[in-house]
Amino acid sequence: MNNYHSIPLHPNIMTALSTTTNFTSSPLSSSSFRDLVSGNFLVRGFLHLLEIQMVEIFLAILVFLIIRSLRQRKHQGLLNWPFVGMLPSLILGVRGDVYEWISEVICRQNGTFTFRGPWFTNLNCVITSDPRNLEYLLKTNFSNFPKGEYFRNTVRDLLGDGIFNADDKIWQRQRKTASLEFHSAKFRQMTTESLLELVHARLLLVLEDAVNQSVPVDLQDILLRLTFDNVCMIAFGVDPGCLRPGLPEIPFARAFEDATEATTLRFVTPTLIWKTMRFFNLGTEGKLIKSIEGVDDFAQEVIRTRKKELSLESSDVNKQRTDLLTVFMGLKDEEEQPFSDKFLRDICVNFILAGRDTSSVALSWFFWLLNQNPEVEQKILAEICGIINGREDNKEKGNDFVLKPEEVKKMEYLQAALSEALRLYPSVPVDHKEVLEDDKFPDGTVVKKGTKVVYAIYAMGRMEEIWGKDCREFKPERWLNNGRFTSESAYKFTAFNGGPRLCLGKDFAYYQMKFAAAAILYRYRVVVVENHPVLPKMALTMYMKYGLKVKLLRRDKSEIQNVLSSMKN
Ligand code: HEM
Repeated sequence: MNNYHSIPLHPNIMTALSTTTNFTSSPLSSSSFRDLVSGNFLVRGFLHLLEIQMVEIFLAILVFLIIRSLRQRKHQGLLNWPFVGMLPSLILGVRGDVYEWISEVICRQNGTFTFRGPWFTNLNCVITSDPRNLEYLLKTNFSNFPKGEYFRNTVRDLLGDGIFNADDKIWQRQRKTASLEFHSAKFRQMTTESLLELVHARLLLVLEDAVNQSVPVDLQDILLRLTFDNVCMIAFGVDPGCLRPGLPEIPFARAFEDATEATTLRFVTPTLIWKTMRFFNLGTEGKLIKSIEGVDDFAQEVIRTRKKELSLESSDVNKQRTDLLTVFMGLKDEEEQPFSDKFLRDICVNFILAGRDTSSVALSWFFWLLNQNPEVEQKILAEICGIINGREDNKEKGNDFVLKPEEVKKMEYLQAALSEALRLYPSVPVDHKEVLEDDKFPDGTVVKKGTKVVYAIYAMGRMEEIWGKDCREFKPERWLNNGRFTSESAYKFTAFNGGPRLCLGKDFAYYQMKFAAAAILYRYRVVVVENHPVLPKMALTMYMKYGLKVKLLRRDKSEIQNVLSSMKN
């Protein structure tokens, strides 16, 4: 036997072999003979042996992999199990808040670690929050870190070739045109007017209604409706009407929401599985196909109507309209041909995705933080009162006051408070790039071609190395220098991304958030309903999982008078 085995044998193997030996040394019974003739007995014995050896080999491999995982833990901070990778650490560690978990691990690992997902999934990636690495991948070696094929293939059904999903020339062309548009005076005027209309003729009416009825409202839902209507006006030049009284469900908004959710799910589903589901029109993939149809129907109808309007010779619409759709309709592609309807649809859908939720979730976290920091709320109120008080015309000082663009710009404390909210709760908590060619980060991490790199924006706001010991406190003052707002490097404060792909809507987003926040705060105290759970949702945008249930209390004149007189003292 030892000829065959150089290691001591398992007792089960000994039994199996001795059974075989006994059989050969004893006279053959008729049934054993039949077994032997048919080969069953020998085959069974052989298979049994093989089975036992397989178990041994499997156990040996398992032990080897566990030892290897324990060794890797030293370098990567987490246990890397066979088959399931680091998923158990993620599941055990997360306890409801994946962003906090990433922050903890990344702080232990000095800013960068490699996450290994289960085998055959797409979850392997390098996660970093080191500002030096961010500057390198977002700016210094920008061309080596595109969005990449994996991202593009995952979101293509919804986003097509729009700015969010494009690299290289297709991205450059859209970026250049949209950037010119975003910085034009005509565009600024259009966005200011549409926001004014939405806040004063819609938002405040909905809130006033809730005050009169004395019912709590989900402020996050209301703000999401506000920014959805606003960005549709910017992209399509059409108001879908989500923020109308009664808060109706709008099919286009519903379809957009469903399509985004189902697309996000693809990032945690093995590619082969979601592609098979798509092929058979199953589950979330079936829902995705349907919701994309809803988005496309809406887009096609708007494009068709706009083309008709623009073709009417008497129409002056071309000169009046400054929405992105009309601007891109007036341009030509590289072959001097007008852009296809599909490409026009992609451009608009991408802008809606970019500007739809980011400002509203930031405002939701901002109002929640104010609830816990009433002294900050008082300072913002003082800033608003200071502006109104400084007006020359007494008529403009009433409760129905409307902030002017130059006044919004002057509100530096409010800008600091919003930046502080975005530092702690960035609307895009993690973002990602792909490595084009083998490279090395400034912190020494080697990244191979095809690696996915995730930059943990949420974790960055909680790093002592970047923001100091008080990094978890809400302190707008850290953004002020002699009372003036001072911006931070985009590679430390990455809420708006950085480098050539810096958020195109950043200035507008600040304007929008300041305008809406000031209009609400001047009129109402926003009180979060007691025991309402506030947790981030696991999604590409940092929604509050259960919304933000608040009670609105009308501020009375005496409160404003108190603020004003305390300012005089
Ligand atoms: C608080 C509000 C906002 C935040 C925190 C924010 C954040 C970001 C971030 C992190 C990116 C990079 C995404 C990526 O490349 O993966 C981005 C890109 C972009 N954002 Fe914003 N955004 C905000 C509001 C807006 C608004 C209101 C608009 C438009 C109306 C907008 C338009 C865009 C566009 C077009 C891009 C793509 C830029 C490019 O790839 O070249 N954003 N934004």
